[in-house]
Amino acid sequence: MSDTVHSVIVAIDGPSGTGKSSTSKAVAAKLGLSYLDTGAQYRAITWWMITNGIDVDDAAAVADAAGKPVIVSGTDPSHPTITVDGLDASGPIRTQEVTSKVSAVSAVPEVRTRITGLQRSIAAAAPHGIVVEGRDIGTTVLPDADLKIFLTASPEARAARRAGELKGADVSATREALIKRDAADSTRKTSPLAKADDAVEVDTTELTLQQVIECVVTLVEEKRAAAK
Ligand SMILES: Nc1ncnc2c1ncn2[C@@H]1O[C@H](COP(=O)(O)OP(=O)(O)OP(=O)(O)O)[C@@H](O)[C@H]1O
Ligand SMILES: Nc1ccn([C@H]2C[C@H](O)[C@@H](COP(=O)(O)O)O2)c(=O)n1
Repeated sequence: MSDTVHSVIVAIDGPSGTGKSSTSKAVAAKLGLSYLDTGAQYRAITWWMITNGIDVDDAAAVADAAGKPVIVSGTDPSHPTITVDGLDASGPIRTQEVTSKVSAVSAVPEVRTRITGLQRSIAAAAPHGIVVEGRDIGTTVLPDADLKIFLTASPEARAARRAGELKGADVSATREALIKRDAADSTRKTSPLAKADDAVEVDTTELTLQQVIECVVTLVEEKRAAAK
């Protein structure tokens, strides 16, 4: 037995609006870990394609350009950042246009190879460990993660949460948009949204965000205790 706190890699996956970002940031902050939002990286490359006039439905054009943008993610959970070619992209990547095009861009294998490489190098460099959230972290990016969580919630709960963020948004239209994006992300050929066989599934429909955070913190602490 030793009191050394071991570095820990946590993978958190799941469909849109299940609470991955809110949970991951809070867990990382509480446990002194780094944090990586991999959806932000796919959004960033999508934004670059749009601003550089690439047709996102032309997979060959997207593949040709996939290596060009320089994407840098800051991993402090209390102040996550993302830049593309040195420009702050944190606002532009959240527009409706990027949200509607990100599934097409992220389905292109050359984009996934590029972004997956970036994600692995960020995780390897995290001094005390990291919480990485996305769609394929447990299955593909970090298959040896110490702990894998798969968050779910009913489409109704997810739509209500998202509509609450976007003041005045129609809950029914928000629900349809979430379902459409999840379907695209789950059915693409390369590295689709999926639960890893060894992931712990947490249904957040009836849980508060605080309850989800406590549940994940407990699971991480149990892993750390077992590694001592
Ligand atoms: N358990 C919960 N109960 C109520 N609201 C929640 C819960 N978890 C998250 N939320 C809220 O739901 C919204 C979506 O959460 P969040 O952005 O963390 O989801 P996400 O899974 O990262 O979504 P996306 O994949 O689309 O980025 C936020 O407003 C967040 O505060
Ligand atoms: N590991 C990941 C993370 C994200 N994506 C794609 C699919 C999502 O629709 C999109 C945006 O993610 P969000 O910001 O909503 O979490 O990015 C992916 O393919 N793989």
